[in-house]
Amino acid sequence: MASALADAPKVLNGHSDTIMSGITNGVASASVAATSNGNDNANGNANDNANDSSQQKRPAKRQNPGNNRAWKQKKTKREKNITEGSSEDVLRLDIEALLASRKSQTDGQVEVDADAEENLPEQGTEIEVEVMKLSSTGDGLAMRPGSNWVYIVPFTVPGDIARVRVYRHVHTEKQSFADFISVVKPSPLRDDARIQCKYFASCGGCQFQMLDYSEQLNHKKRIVDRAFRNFSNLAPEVVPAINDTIGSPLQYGYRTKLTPHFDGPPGFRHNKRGKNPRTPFDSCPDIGFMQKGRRKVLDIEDCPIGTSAVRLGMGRERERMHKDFASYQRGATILLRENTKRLPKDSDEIPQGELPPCTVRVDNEDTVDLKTCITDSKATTTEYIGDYLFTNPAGSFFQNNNSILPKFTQYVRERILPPSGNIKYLIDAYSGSGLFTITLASLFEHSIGIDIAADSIASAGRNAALNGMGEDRCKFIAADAGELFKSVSYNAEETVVVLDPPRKGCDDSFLSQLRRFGPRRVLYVSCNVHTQARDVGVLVRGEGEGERYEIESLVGFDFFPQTGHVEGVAILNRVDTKE
Ligand SMILES: C[S@@+](CC[C@H](N)C(=O)[O-])C[C@H]1O[C@@H](n2cnc3c(N)ncnc32)[C@H](O)[C@@H]1O
Repeated sequence: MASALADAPKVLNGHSDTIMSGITNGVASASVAATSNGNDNANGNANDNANDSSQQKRPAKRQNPGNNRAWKQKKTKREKNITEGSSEDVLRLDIEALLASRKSQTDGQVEVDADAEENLPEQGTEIEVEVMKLSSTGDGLAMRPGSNWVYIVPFTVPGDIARVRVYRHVHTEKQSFADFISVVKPSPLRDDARIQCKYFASCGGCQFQMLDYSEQLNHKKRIVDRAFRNFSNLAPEVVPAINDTIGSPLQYGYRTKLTPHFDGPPGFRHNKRGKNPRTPFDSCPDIGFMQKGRRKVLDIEDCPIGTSAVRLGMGRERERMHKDFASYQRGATILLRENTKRLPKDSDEIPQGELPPCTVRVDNEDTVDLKTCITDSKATTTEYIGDYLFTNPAGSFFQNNNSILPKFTQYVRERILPPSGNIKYLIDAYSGSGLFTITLASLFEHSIGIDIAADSIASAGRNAALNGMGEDRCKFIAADAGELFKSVSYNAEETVVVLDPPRKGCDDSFLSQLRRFGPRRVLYVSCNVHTQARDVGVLVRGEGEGERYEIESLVGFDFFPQTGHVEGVAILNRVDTKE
């Protein structure tokens, strides 16, 4: 499982310990690696009254000064590496399925506008559309009567009649992208009283605040289902029915990490190339998340999906930036990460009167947690999952919905062992700082975790010790996951593997080696169910040398409520066991 923040941004500047991401020369560099964490690849548009759908207004024109070319969302390096399961692929297949279902519903008699292209609204014009379906990208797929042209509209749900502004036609795909302007007639699924953020439908971080939570979970089940239909390349009969999505205990206030950012002053791109002398900001820049569909930061004062400590930290950092902006010459990303100090109830360290600034107190049965917000990416953060304790450099990857982790790790623990067989060993591939190795180690004689990030592996070793596990119980290797198979001495018959790769999934070489090793059971966790489905397809088809697997179960976990993201868990068993 991952968020796009899996790759820790690179540090730091000596200019301010609160600013991170590609910073050089003591000056914060241009932001901003858009990330897939359900918040950071945010986009959107200004919206003064997001709690009333009829009032949801967007600016009259796309803000694209001096440039009429349609702007296409820039992909992160990570997204470019995804060759299958990209959002373009996902959208294309969802649109094909929508058109096919319309055709079958009308016995192939869908009235198609033969002149659709000639009748297309000019880019920039406003039209009314009916939303037919939610894509797995989180966008509404909308149509106009008598036409088979599809309009991709964010912040809408099936059944909405929406006013939208078309901004880009993709003639080869018979589709157009449009900005959401307002709801003309709301879908029964929509209730804008549910929206808790004034930036909703402006900021691109959340897509679903208008939806009932149970409907969000249903949609995420459909995302997993479609991913396995479209990307696994498996016959439907070998893919089991998807289990109901497991919800997050917190649907707001859950994110333990946020990374708002700001762009550099005008001309900063030239400055980046060293062509012009650097010019400082003459006023505080907008600090927040990307607007939907625009390469522009939306100024955001508060983000209600952040935890209380992170929200307080956001306020504090904004205040600091309003004083310090003149000392920055480039854009940067601000790290906000929750840190927990757990103290016995009778500890003298628990403040008696007022809490220190930006501190949140949480009372547990026997302990008190004091939660603060850390901004130095090298500082160590601590968090608890039940009684397990994890430390990490604040800038390194760790799951960022703590509220769901006890449920999630318990789910994995209850299912990691196959129903029969003598299993002694665990391999935790893409282990990060040891989440699975440590929460599962007591079930095994020995465990190995491997991760390419040396700082995460250093944390994993420390975390194992903090949780009472010595090297006799587990070891961690800092290397590419494929290196594992050169040194592993476990008997495959007695071994299970957890996989939790980044969004791009596993590479072919890793999957081939895994199949040749042939562990009894594989539990595959992923923040990108499309690449997960692709990789599971490889293991299940079992072409060429190595073992073949069958799918026992598939489920989504809702690590990112209000957003279109879902974490998939696939459990696979080796076929033709060697017993
Ligand atoms: C989604 S995170 C999972 C981390 C951990 N399982 C957890 O839940 O905290 C993916 C991890 O894959 C690691 N990674 C990325 N590419 C890798 C590779 N080629 N080999 C090994 N690890 C890799 C990243 O450093 C990151 O820690």
